[in-house]
Amino acid sequence: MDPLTGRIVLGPNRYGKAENRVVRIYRDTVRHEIRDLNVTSSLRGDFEAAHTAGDQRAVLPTDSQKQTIFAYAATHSGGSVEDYGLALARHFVDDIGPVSSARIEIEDFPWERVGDHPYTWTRTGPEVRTAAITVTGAGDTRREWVVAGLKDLVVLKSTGSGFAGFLEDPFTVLEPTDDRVLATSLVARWRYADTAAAWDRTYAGVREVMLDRFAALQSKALQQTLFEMGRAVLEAFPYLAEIRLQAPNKHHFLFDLDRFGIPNRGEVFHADDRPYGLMHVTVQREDAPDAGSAWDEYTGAA
Ligand SMILES: O=c1[nH]c(=O)c2[nH]c(=O)[nH]c2[nH]1
Repeated sequence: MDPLTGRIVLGPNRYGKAENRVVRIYRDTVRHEIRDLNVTSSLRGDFEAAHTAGDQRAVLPTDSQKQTIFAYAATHSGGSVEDYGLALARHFVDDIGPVSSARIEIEDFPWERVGDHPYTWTRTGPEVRTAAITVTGAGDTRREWVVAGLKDLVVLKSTGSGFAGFLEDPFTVLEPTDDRVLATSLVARWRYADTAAAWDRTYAGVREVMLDRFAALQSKALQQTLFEMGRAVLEAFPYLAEIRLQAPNKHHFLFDLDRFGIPNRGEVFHADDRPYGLMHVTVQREDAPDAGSAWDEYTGAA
């Protein structure tokens, strides 16, 4: 191959402050509330000179982005994380000249009140609520997207799942089964068709529909379960455009107790942590509005 001789230029770039750990206490009454967030900002715009000439005149420091994230926690975080993210993203695009697009990714860590105590909680989990807000352009070219979700929702069913009838090749040793343990740690992200929705109610509803479907479906494969969960969510929430599910098949292998003369009637399993099957499934409406930048590369935080 001939050497490549084209000019070397700056390609796509973005920058921001990753993983701002914001804890907001609401102490308006003696019964306090807590919000525990991990907030990442990521800005796109005309930052050519910063990269090619070391000229910072268009660069809003990532430290200023961090300060903004904390300041807005005082003034804009009373609602849901989606509203807080929208306020931040709109601010960066509308008020900071060189910024043409802003993405805010948020992890919302759940805390549960200890009994009915007014100011003590325990961290629950590992499940985490997520939101990724993208705002681009101004005036007629303004576009906004909200993707909400959850991650690390660990679920298991001890029956009601099988896997059989699969393609076999010379390397296939897997035995078909009509009764196995099905377990996963779910990542789900759903894209709203517009940017005004009942965020908290939808979050709770999507979570419930997904779990109900996981439990109720006689599963022929994790892929089928995921599709059915996604379909049920889109059926229940007509203002969602699509849902993307990512799920490891957390294998539970029946442990061989024959060696000890002990029968194993599907009661003792080895929960193997790797390798694991990994499924990615998108369920979408054919008439969904354009996804635009909604799914732009995640920074990894949310
Ligand atoms: O639900 C499953 N889907 C697969 O694609 C697969 N492959 C496998 O070995 N076990 C399973 N289980």
